[in-house]
Amino acid sequence: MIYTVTMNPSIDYIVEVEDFQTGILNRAKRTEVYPGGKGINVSRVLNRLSVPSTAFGFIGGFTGQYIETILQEEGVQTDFVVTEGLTRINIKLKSDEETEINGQGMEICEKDIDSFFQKIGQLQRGDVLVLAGSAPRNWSEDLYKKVGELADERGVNLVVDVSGPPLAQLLSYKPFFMKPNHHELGELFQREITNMEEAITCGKQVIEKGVEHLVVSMAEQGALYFNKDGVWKATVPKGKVKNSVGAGDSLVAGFIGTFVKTNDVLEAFRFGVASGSATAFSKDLCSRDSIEALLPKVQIGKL
Ligand SMILES: Nc1ncnc2c1ncn2[C@@H]1O[C@H](COP(=O)(O)OP(=O)(O)OP(=O)(O)O)[C@@H](O)[C@H]1O
Ligand SMILES: O=P(O)(O)OC[C@@]1(O)O[C@H](CO)[C@@H](O)[C@@H]1O
Repeated sequence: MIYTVTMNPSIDYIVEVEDFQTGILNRAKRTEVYPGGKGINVSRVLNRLSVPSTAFGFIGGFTGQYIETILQEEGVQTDFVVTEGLTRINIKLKSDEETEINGQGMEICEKDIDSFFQKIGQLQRGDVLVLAGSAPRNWSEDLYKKVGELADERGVNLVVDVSGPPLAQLLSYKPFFMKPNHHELGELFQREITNMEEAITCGKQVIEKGVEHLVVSMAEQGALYFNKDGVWKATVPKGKVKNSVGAGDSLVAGFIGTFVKTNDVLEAFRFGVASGSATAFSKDLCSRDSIEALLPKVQIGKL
């Protein structure tokens, strides 16, 4: 079974404004609301691929309730810890450029943290645990360590899509799959990555540290897949970008969803990249049809 963890979910409030300007009243041309947060996006895309998953994490208030209602209506199984705070609202402003303002999120009390770990403690050998996105304000580094330790002890396949110090910390638990973008990969090595060659050098070092499968995404420039047998590059389809929010999460869902069905890593890589691009070219997250339409446009070659 696949479990996703969104420790800091959000409602994504999409606001489209023509010619946005600061310091004046702007009127929106279009507004939309979606359940958000990286793990939740992974669960929503998996569901579109007919791969079941359970969404874990913390929700609170009317915004949290909205997320749970929509996920359940879509058929995503949920097992959130309900807290006393209010789930954040993240603003995704679309004008000539995309601008995002993400809230800080709630603080989580000890009792709710314990309830969360009780759920993680019940996972079984071979389950997949996708840990994605930022953490609650008062989440200490020790708690990431605890997730890593529990996954390790229980033989759970850990999938990591986090950034900053937690990425380095979780690396020591030898995740089954990691998907940094090239900026996040650079952060891990305290350097800037500007091209494929630099990404390849750093990606190989991540595999040497014991990660089983690594995808480094570089938006429209392409993506790299690494395992102990080598490095592969995927071309990314060309198209008009409507929404890059959730493109990385869609890649994770497409990869994991295909891998659990087929056990074929290169097919999983191809499907993952097509899923990321299908989301980039859609208003919301990708659909199965939009992914399948792009599959022939993703070429994979061994480097
Ligand atoms: N401009 C684009 N054109 C085509 N595909 C894209 C574009 N941007 C993103 N993608 C697709 O989405 C995947 C993930 O994108 P990206 O490298 O931006 O990840 P990310 O930074 O984790 O994304 P996110 O915006 O969700 O945080 C890419 O591998 C690609 O398949
Ligand atoms: O603040 P975080 O947790 O880093 O990211 C949250 C977020 O930007 O990530 C998703 C897209 O990947 C959105 O649905 C959501 O608003």
